[in-house]
Amino acid sequence: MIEFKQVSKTFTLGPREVHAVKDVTLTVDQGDIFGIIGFSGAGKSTLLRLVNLLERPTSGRIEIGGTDVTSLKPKELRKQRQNIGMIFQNFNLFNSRTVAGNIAYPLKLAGTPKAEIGRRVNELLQFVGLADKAGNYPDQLSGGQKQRVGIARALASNPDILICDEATSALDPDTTADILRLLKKVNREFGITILLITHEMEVIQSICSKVAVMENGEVIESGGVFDVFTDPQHGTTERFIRSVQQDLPSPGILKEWRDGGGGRLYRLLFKGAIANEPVLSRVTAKHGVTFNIVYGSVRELQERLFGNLIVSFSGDPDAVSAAIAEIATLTDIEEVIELER
Ligand SMILES: Nc1ncnc2c1ncn2[C@@H]1O[C@H](COP(=O)(O)OP(=O)(O)OP(=O)(O)O)[C@@H](O)[C@H]1O
Repeated sequence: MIEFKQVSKTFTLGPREVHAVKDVTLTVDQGDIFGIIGFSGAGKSTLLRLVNLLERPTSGRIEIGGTDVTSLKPKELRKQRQNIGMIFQNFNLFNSRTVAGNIAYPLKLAGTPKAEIGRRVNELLQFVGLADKAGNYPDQLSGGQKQRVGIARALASNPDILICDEATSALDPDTTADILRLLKKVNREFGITILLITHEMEVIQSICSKVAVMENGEVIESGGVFDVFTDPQHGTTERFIRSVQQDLPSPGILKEWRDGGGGRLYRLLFKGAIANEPVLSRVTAKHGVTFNIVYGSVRELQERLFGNLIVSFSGDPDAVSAAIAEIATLTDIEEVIELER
């Protein structure tokens, strides 16, 4: 478990103070895949550097497994660092060492016996699917393969925590998906807690169980990925979500609909089990109203269904109002007119 308790980090640049992280309180439970998302300059990297003890907080505490890591002595700090693996956007491999040499490096530093290093390196090469590349140099590998080496190296000393600093940002979409699958396997098979930072909502959507959104050094929203995606509380969070989920027809289509005399549009959100139920058809039939689905999607998030429908209703105005009122008791419904942006 990683706990940030009112953590702040301020850099002083001559007369200027930069509040990179401001009063962050956050708990990453053991076994979580926890994503921190934010635009450039939000403070994500600084927060990560605080966890892997490359920076000290200006105020507040960071506890890992109940230990206040900000007060550790140098020897204890070195030990704690071995418990935290890290992978990077630019892989940070040693070009002069082979793949096996890169993976062996942290074990050599820790004084692990040679035979044990050989055994562990082979095991890790198998795990990341690079058994045939042991003798290759990083320059002879693709970006995805380099990141696999990075992951193997980060796992070498059996850490409890893996920190990922924009680990897929330099990769194409297919390779990104491969690496994310591998990270999921790391989490599932070894129970390793993963803390990652990213500016890509796809990454959060595909592997994270929890998410925190950072802006100007602060955590402006955090929670389970399903809850945050289906009920964002902050405009910035909505912008990130919209980058992966288009929940409204484009303005051009909306205009066409209105110009063509289309009626009022409503957005319905269905979450979890209710997405399986025919709420719309049941309620409209009861009130003698008909509906037209103009736009919509049902997707799976964290193994739960999440539906988003844009519909229009026709029929007697009072019956339509009654149907909408009844739907509102069962799920979220909003008129689209206020949602156009
Ligand atoms: N060592 C430092 N000295 C001074 N200012 C710093 C230092 N490190 C970070 N900052 C500042 O702190 C703020 C947060 O930076 P940080 O790199 O943590 O953000 P980020 O969300 O990771 O952005 P990016 O994705 O661009 O790396 C920025 O204004 C940055 O300029």
